[in-house]
Amino acid sequence: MRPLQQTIINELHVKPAINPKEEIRRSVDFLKAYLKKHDFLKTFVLGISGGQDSTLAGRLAQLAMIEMREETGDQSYQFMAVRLPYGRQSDSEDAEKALAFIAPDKTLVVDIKPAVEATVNSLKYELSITDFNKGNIKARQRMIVQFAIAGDMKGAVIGTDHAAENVTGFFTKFGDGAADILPLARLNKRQGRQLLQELGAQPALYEKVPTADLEEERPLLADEEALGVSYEAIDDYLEGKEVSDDAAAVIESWYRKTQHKRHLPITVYDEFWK
Ligand SMILES: NC(=O)c1ccc[n+]([C@@H]2O[C@H](COP(=O)([O-])OP(=O)(O)OC[C@H]3O[C@@H](n4cnc5c(N)ncnc54)[C@H](O)[C@@H]3O)[C@@H](O)[C@H]2O)c1
Ligand SMILES: Nc1ncnc2c1ncn2[C@@H]1O[C@H](COP(=O)(O)O)[C@@H](O)[C@H]1O
Ligand SMILES: O=P(O)(O)OP(=O)(O)O
Ligand SMILES: [Mg+2]
Repeated sequence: MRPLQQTIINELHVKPAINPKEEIRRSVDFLKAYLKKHDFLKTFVLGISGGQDSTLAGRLAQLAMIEMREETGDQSYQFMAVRLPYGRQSDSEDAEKALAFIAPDKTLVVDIKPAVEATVNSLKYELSITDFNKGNIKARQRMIVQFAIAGDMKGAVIGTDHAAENVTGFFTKFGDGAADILPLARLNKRQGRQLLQELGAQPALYEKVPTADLEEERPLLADEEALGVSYEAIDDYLEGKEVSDDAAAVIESWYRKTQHKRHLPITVYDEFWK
């Protein structure tokens, strides 16, 4: 195995193979343990896009809340799913399918377009915000809405970041990268799929092409196209398997470029970037 590959696997805690039932239990128990330790927290909040990751994290959060209500008798424990379209979401039927599977206690729909447009317009005399940069503003606006809901509902924001996104830094810093608790950290993309299969999700929910769908000029752009490497290769790499030199070079280049995203803001005491 490549030396950096082993370092990354250790850092991200990825197992070469998983028992999906055990990993579901581990994530649900982790979410519940956090609530039990912080008994002022009553709500989990998560944006549901219709993609694999938020479908899985949403169902795990809902299962945690069902068990919390049963175990404590406290009926105020609840999971709040949030649809966060930018105007009209072209694949909104996928988000509805995901919600039907998750069966959340509550659902809210918030259109982020007015707030995003207001930000872009407020800068237009000074700067011309690119479509790519605007995509990151959308991700950060989704973060703002989720934290606003959490702030009003004794809530914590669930994040969907997992090892295959984390290794490439494929998230918006302080956008979808900002959350309170990450039940999918340690899993790669195919392991997340295995958990959804074990949970009885219909194939459409885990076969959907992963997309951040942040750019207007390239709608529904597949993550794999943006990254220049397949999730199959990223998953193999994270499981310690052989991958082509080209794939390893792309993964390791993303990893190095995005070191700053896997750390808290840098201070004089930090050494990782040197
Ligand atoms: N599938 C997903 O989960 C997902 C979600 C959102 C975005 N994306 C993708 O993730 C990427 C996000 O774009 P991005 O990474 O250009 O934007 P970003 O905003 O996440 O990160 C760039 C910002 O980080 C800071 N920065 C950059 N280099 C730094 C360094 N060395 N040290 C300290 N700070 C530094 C700067 O403020 C810079 O504006 C895009 O490719 C987007 O399409 C993927
Ligand atoms: N359209 C969306 N509605 C609600 N939540 C969304 C939407 N798009 C993204 N999200 C949230 O952000 C994360 C990251 O998405 P990526 O596809 O990985 O970029 C996603 O899991 C949702 O929680
Ligand atoms: O984060 P999601 O739910 O949008 O999943 P994906 O990354 O597969 O689009
Ligand atoms: Mg997505």
